[in-house]
Amino acid sequence: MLLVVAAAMVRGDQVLVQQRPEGTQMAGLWEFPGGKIEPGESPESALARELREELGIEVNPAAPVPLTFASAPLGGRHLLLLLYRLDSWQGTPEPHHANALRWADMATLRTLPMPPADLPFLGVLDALLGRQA
Ligand SMILES: Nc1nc2c([nH]c(=O)n2[C@H]2C[C@H](O)[C@@H](COP(=O)(O)OP(=O)(O)OP(=O)(O)O)O2)c(=O)[nH]1
Repeated sequence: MLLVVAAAMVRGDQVLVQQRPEGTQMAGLWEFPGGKIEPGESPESALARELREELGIEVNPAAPVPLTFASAPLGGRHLLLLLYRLDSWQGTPEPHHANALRWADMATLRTLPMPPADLPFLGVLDALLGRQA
């Protein structure tokens, strides 16, 4: 089982997505920042670690709020992807691992190619971001 944690970082009616770099599985697709939970880590501390590594921001492990999850086959394995909502962090996100970062509103998000496991997130995000506007 591939256990992955990711963040929907919310800013007004937008959410942050990053483009997976060349040479990785699903290169070029836009995903939520995050990564694999290491043995012994809580999902929240894994998320804080991944966001520090990938974006250079600091996250209080108490800040992420569970939003939804995806369960899908991925490359011969099974992916369980936990999506958290995040409203506060310290620092300005920079693309340390990604090709690019993008703050996307719902209309933009729907035009970006995303990993198949993320597609069911769009309805949840629509409801979430709609309430921010
Ligand atoms: N971070 C993230 N990963 C996603 C999303 N959707 C999706 O299918 N995935 C998949 C892609 C990868 O197979 C897996 C995440 O693993 P990764 O390789 O990016 O994570 P990592 O940073 O721990 O990677 P590494 O240490 O092995 O380099 O989850 C998403 O929205 N965000």
